[in-house]
Amino acid sequence: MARQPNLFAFPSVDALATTLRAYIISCQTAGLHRHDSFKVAVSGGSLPKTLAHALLVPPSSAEDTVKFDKWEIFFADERAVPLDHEDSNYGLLKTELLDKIPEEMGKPLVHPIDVAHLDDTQELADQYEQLLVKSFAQRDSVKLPIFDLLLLGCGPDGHTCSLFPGHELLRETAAWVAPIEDSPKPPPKRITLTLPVVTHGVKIAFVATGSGKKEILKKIFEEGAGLPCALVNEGAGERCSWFTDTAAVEEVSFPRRGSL
Ligand SMILES: O=C(O)[C@H](O)[C@@H](O)[C@H](O)[C@H](O)COP(=O)(O)O
Repeated sequence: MARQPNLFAFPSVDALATTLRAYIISCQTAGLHRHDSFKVAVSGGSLPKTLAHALLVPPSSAEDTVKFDKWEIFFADERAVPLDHEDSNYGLLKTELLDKIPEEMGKPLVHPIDVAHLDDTQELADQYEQLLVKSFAQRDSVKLPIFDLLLLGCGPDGHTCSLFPGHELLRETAAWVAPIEDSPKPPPKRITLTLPVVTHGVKIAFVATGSGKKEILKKIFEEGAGLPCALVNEGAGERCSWFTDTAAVEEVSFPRRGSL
């Protein structure tokens, strides 16, 4: 049973945000202990808004402090568009979270894509991989970058990052960051962390809320079916935690937890 992911279900997004905050802060503490910074990868969708909800409230104690000046934020996936484009995950994070961080909470170091390479997604991916190589260089002889935390969403089809069901990218084992030119969800051109990088994170957290997720969550937890989110569950086991609301897990019989 030790290899199973954790499934947390909360009655409201408010309750979810409180526990998600405590979880993120425990990952932050571990990251600071390991290398005096907190290396996080984030995806798009509704996640940045939920993060703002969880993180931008005053701390209840010294231990409860979000130390944004120690954060290094990377993108789990990004669309090949300018940073101020409405499809940009960076743009979304900026509007929903970064621009709202009060000065006294500190400023994270954020790593957007290099927009000089928007016309060449292979180069865009390679450049982002080089950024990871530099950033994770001190990490002994590791063959993969090990994020302290990856914060991910789950699409209604079971995709996560820009790893889509049945796509050949799911079999990528060499690259850390890969291009995709035929994303079934627009826009088609993107880059994404690959499955080995995602599953090697110290911790991986999914945030999935609302009744629109109930069918796919049932499938992920009860059938697996090779869905990208299920592959992350299988690869990461107990290092993976799902933060959901009751509407999203209504049909899931997998054992749930209410607290960390
Ligand atoms: O580029 C994408 O396709 C999104 O970033 C995607 O990975 C997102 O995280 C999920 O679709 C969940 O989206 P919601 O959180 O909005 O349900």
